[in-house]
Amino acid sequence: MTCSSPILITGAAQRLGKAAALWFADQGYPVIISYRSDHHDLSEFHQKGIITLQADFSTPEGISDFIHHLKQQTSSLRAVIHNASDWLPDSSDMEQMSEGFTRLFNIHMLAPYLINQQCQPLLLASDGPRDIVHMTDAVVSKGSRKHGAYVATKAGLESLTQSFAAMFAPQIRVNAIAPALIMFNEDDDDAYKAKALKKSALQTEPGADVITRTLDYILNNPYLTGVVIPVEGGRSVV
Ligand SMILES: NC(=O)C1=CN([C@@H]2O[C@H](COP(=O)(O)OP(=O)(O)OC[C@H]3O[C@@H](n4cnc5c(N)ncnc54)[C@H](OP(=O)(O)O)[C@@H]3O)[C@@H](O)[C@H]2O)C=CC1
Ligand SMILES: Nc1nc2c(c(=O)[nH]1)N=C([C@H](O)[C@@H](O)CO)CN2
Repeated sequence: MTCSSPILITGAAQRLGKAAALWFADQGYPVIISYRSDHHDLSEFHQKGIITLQADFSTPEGISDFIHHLKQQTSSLRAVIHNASDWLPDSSDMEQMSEGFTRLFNIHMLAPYLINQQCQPLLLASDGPRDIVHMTDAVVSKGSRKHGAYVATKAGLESLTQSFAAMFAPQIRVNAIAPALIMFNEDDDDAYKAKALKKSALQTEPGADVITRTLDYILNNPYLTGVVIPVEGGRSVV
């Protein structure tokens, strides 16, 4: 598959976003990623011709700055995948509570909201199918005792999926993927892993490929818009 307009994946310097960025580049798509932290070794991206843009979406200014730099890099886009996310636990400290919620609102809701609106002309400038995909979370319908602000802002992103699908149809399709337990984090201990695995029917940690496959399915299905695709190992039937 080759396409002249790039796929943008935010927060893709590691884990699920990185796997998707490298796979799409191997399929012949031009790819642009955003990253926040400077510790990443970006050489693998650069070897594949992937453009890497630094961005911190925790403030409106950071979001606007990214959009400005993105528009300097490309005049069209095949797809925008909103993957950037901070899995920030709730705080018991009042000040941190407020700062944390605002931060998660900016990353998970304001950034996709502003980037979608500002990138609509770039998507329309691309021939052929155009897609926006929001990475939400399968836990949205249940809530969370420890990540209430994270899940609430992911719920907002899920709602924006339907709104943008209605706003942008029929030229641009807008869908979401709602994952759960795709890839553990390095600091997850065995007790946490065992407890987490019991929450799904399939009781496995599948890895990033199940998300990459779902992205490929969405980008190649002309009849999907406004839908949220759970990728959660049967969590809802446990
Ligand atoms: N992993 C899983 O099992 C699950 C994942 N998901 C969702 O799937 C997506 C990918 O998950 P995963 O790969 O684990 O995500 P990560 O936790 O690895 O986060 C992805 C990237 O988001 C970036 N990011 C964090 N804060 C900011 C910020 N303020 N501004 C810009 N970028 C930021 C980070 O950049 P940097 O590293 O450069 O700081 C990070 O690399 C996420 O949206 C996540 O919520 C949902 C449920 C389960
Ligand atoms: N930004 C992130 N969001 C989420 C992560 C993550 O690592 N980064 N991980 C999860 C977990 O899989 C959780 O669903 C079970 O451990 C959720 N969201």
